[in-house]
Amino acid sequence: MYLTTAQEMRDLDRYAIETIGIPGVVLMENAGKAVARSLTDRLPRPGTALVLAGTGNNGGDGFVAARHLAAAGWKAVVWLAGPEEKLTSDARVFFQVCRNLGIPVVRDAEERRGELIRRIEEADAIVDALLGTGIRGQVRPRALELIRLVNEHRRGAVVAVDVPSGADTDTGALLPEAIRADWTVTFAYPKWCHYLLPAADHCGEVIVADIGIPRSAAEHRPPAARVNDPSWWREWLLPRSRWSHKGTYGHLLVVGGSRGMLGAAVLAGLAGLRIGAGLSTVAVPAAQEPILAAKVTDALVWGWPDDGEGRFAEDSVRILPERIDRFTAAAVGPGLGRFPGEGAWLRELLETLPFPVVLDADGLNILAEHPDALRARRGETILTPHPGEMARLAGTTAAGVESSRHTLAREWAEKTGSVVVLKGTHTIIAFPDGTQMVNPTGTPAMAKAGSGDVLSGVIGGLLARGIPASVAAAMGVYLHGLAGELAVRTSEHSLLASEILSQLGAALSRLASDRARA
Ligand SMILES: NC(=O)C1=CN([C@@H]2O[C@H](COP(=O)(O)OP(=O)(O)OC[C@H]3O[C@@H](n4cnc5c(N)ncnc54)[C@H](O)[C@@H]3O)[C@@H](O)[C@H]2O)[C@@H](O)CC1
Ligand SMILES: Nc1ncnc2c1ncn2[C@@H]1O[C@H](COP(=O)(O)OP(=O)(O)O)[C@@H](O)[C@H]1O
Ligand SMILES: [K+]
Repeated sequence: MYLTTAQEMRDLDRYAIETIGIPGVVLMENAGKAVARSLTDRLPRPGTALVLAGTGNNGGDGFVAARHLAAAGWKAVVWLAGPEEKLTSDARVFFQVCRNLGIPVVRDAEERRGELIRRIEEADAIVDALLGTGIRGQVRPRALELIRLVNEHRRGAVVAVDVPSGADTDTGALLPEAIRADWTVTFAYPKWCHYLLPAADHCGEVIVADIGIPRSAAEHRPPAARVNDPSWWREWLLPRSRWSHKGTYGHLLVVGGSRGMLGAAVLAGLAGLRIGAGLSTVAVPAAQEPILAAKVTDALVWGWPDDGEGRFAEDSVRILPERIDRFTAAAVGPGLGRFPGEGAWLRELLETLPFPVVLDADGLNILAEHPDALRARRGETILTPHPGEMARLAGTTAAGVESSRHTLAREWAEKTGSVVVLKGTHTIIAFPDGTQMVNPTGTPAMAKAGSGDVLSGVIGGLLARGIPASVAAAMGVYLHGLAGELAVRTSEHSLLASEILSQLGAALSRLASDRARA
């Protein structure tokens, strides 16, 4: 499924209306009907509905919803937040229909404040059809007042039409306040604000309703972003051939695991195997090797020259050519730590590795101080920063990253030619061609040390299997999130990264059984 900006959605609407010839009022009818339906599905006993309608097409959807609610036995009242003369032509059609049916339409005015508050308090359901994707700039004072009154006085359910009024569709910013909805019904495709904070936190559950915009509209000019669902990459998950052997599935090299951080490299190495790589070698500073060998039975271990302190020696990469031909991909960074000479070390390592690399954790922190380390890469590269690491890379703060997640991820993918996986709730995967994906899987239970190390190993393992970087990133992030969801058996507070690891197989088989059902 695609994910659109306000402009992309306008283009799709226009294509459906002008090129395909579907009348705008048909789309509006379908949109408003879907909103009313979402309400009657959730609240089967009819009550009082207050529809706050603006004068744009978002308001038009509201008039349609009011009519369908009235038909379902609800006592629907429309509160019109602007002069009739400003109604768009499509909205005007359904405004008139409401009038003809005798559905009360109250014109908003400051002196009706008391009445409005009473209606908000008494409503079993409020339909927020004030502002949709057509909002321009900060919300004007009167509309802001309405938004605040709803948030303050509502007692019943609140459904947002398309987007919560007051949210910026493209950035998820509040302008400066938005309706707090229990659910949001959006049309054709989700919008960025359904995934980006703070707006995402105002949407409640997001329902995507088909309003009759044919698929060919998006095929004609595809939006730049997509929701990361398996339909984009499922065909890469082939069953293992009966005639295959471990070499068929590649060999992952994990580089990390300095003193005190061995667990991170182990998680990555095992995750590579769990996701299907044939072999996995964990390369650590030599002093760590005996401990690692005692700890790990499923992966191979390799000690690299040590600096005497349980960290990599500055010139330790020289050992790599001895065995480099064995590997097909690398995950660099889990438990790597910081050490003297790290910049030159990373540059040499990334230059020497001829195959795809996923760079994570302190690998990214070193890169932030030595951006030229990527310059001599020969294979594909995937960067997997969490917001703190992204902040270091971009020279900003974690809060700065969170307020511009998709822009930063896109810029960094374009600038570095790498796939950027910006982690968090709804991880963003940005590709060098400017397109992006937003991930739907995962759980706050995964906000725990070690989760990221499992992800590096998962993506590394998929790369090792010969899956292209863009697919490995999307598939890896999806499966990692799904495994996390499946691993929450008891309390969401208690999940361990090793349990995500154990559920990777369940996540893979869930995909396989979904495919069988499809
Ligand atoms: N044919 C279409 O294009 C369709 C559009 N649909 C609906 O139409 C919406 C988009 O409609 P529009 O483009 O008419 O725009 P909106 O209805 O989202 O917003 C425009 C209205 O908001 C007011 N406004 C804009 N910025 C404001 C601000 N900062 N403060 C206060 N008021 C402000 C404008 O004066 C105008 O009345 C979508 O969100 C969706 O709900 C659906 O009906 C499906 C079909
Ligand atoms: N609230 C959340 N919802 C979904 N996924 C989450 C959430 N919090 C964390 N995650 C996921 O867990 C992983 C955490 O990675 P990271 O911050 O690098 O952890 P660490 O480095 O400690 O292992 C990421 O894949 C992230 O997307
Ligand atoms: K709205």
